[in-house]
Amino acid sequence: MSDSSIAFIGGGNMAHSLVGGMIASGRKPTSIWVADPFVDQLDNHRHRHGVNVTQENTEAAANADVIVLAVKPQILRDAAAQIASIVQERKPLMLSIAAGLREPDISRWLGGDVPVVRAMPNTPALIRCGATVLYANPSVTGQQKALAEEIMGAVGLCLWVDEEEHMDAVTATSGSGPAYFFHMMECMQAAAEDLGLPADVARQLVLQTALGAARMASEGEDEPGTLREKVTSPGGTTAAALEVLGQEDLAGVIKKALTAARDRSRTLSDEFGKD
Ligand SMILES: NC(=O)c1ccc[n+]([C@@H]2O[C@H](COP(=O)([O-])OP(=O)(O)OC[C@H]3O[C@@H](n4cnc5c(N)ncnc54)[C@H](O)[C@@H]3O)[C@@H](O)[C@H]2O)c1
Ligand code: PRO
Repeated sequence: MSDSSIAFIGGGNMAHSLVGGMIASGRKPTSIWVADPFVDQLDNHRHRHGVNVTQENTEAAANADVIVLAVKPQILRDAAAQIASIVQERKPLMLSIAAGLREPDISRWLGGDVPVVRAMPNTPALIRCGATVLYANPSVTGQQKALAEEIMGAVGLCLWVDEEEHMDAVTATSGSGPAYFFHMMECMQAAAEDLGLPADVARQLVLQTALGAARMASEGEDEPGTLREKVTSPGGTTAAALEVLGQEDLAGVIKKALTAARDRSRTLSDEFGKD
């Protein structure tokens, strides 16, 4: 782990996940600054993670090697304007995790000609089980690419794409993805309770089954389709359930959902990326 200093502009949900994951991976809390206008949010960071906190974005950004833009897309333009002069003086690596917003807009808001990496992480970064995709603009040096990869790689899988356009589909798949699996867990737990299982039994069974299935799919040799077939006895219980999922076109529903997320990512940049 390098001794670079990192400033988070915005200390919300995703900043908590990333900061928690980075510290768990060995980064020194004193190398991290978090800026947020809300004192409660900052207190939470200080108590949970022991990092430096401030209400002033400029104070956090002043000496950082990497500045993570972790505010909502609607806010990013104003937050960027507040630190643009510092960024122009020192040209630190800018890492934007905002959904949708495109690199040329972010660079322009920061005064132009700035090394910008767009990153799309997800909340399991908190337990170092995240999935992040990175895209770099041409101003990013090889050393800065390595630094971005070190930071995000410390909290889980880290992949690069060469085309910025892919970031919308990435957001729909892994950025929002944890919510789809959490929703599946909610639905299964509710259904199991409707079938008469006590709530705590239903909860434990659903969570352990999700964990077991995810681990088998990611750690074993077999593809998910093969693993599904191995659970499904001809004429048995799983076949009865999968038949319903097919009749209800679960695959089509999931495709529609990811397409809606991809399209929303695109419109976010049209809505908030203008001058
Ligand atoms: N939550 C996720 O799963 C997730 C995943 C990937 C990417 N993202 C992206 O991360 C960004 C943050 O999302 P989040 O879920 O953490 O949102 P959030 O609302 O939890 O956090 C945003 C934080 O920014 C603070 N803030 C508001 N105005 C500010 C300003 N001017 N300067 C500094 N801080 C300011 C808010 O007080 C809040 O604490 C978004 O752009 C989102 O698209 C989120
Ligand atoms: N959370 C953000 C959103 O819902 C971006 C991906 C996950 O917009």
